[in-house]
Amino acid sequence: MIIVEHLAKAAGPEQVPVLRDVGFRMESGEMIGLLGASGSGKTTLLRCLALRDKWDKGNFRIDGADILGGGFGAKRKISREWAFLEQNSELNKERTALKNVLIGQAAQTPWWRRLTGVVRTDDYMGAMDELERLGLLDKAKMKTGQLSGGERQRVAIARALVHGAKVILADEPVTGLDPKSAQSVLETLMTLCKETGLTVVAVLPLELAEKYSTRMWVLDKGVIKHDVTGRRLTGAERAGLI
Ligand SMILES: Nc1ncnc2c1ncn2[C@@H]1O[C@H](COP(=O)(O)OP(=O)(O)OP(=O)(O)O)[C@@H](O)[C@H]1O
Repeated sequence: MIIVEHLAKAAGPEQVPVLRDVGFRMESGEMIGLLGASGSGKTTLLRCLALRDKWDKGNFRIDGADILGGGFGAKRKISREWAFLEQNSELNKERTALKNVLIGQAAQTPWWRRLTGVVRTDDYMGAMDELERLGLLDKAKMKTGQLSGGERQRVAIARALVHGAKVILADEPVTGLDPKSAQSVLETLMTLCKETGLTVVAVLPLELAEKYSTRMWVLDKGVIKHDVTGRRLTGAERAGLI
């Protein structure tokens, strides 16, 4: 169980409040669509959860462990088990899909292997397994610069999974993709949530959030104004989103 309480964050030289009092409980296997008007704080929320941005206030617990007050070990849990997929995922376009996925293992790889570039057979097999699971086995040896946007997103997901991600925070993972690629990325995430207990929080357009997520959060003025499970948003809940 992941519990966030009273998360507050201000940004910029004027320290304008962006997140005022965000709170939620989240279980493993949930796929959450994060919605909100432009500037409502969606990216900031994801960045705070990934500990890329410092929290001004709040409590963050995972299975009872205090993440913010728990020192290096607790924060390391986030860096090891939570992946943040940014709007333009940081893949190296000159490298193959396989190499990009293997980079995901760098954190678990001893320094001398990183230095010598020697890849363990089980690392290689693990990377190939993830690429296969994401339907990319035949693209493993292609440079990611030659792949479609949807395929690149799936490489980024494979890299996160090989890294051991239990939670994926994805900022607009399907923006700029054609409908078929967007569908394939979201179906992949949905299946992983159902079958492996992966938890996803993704900034999505409303119609895709309603189709693919199990739960939706509507951010407004720095709080989660609506937290909806198992149904579409009502007219009042979607006001201001589109
Ligand atoms: N480093 C910063 N300095 C100044 N203002 C910031 C900073 N980071 C975020 N903000 C402000 O906080 C607000 C929320 O930004 P954020 O990027 O989280 O919104 P968003 O909901 O993701 O927006 P969009 O849908 O347009 O991407 C915006 O008004 C933004 O200008």
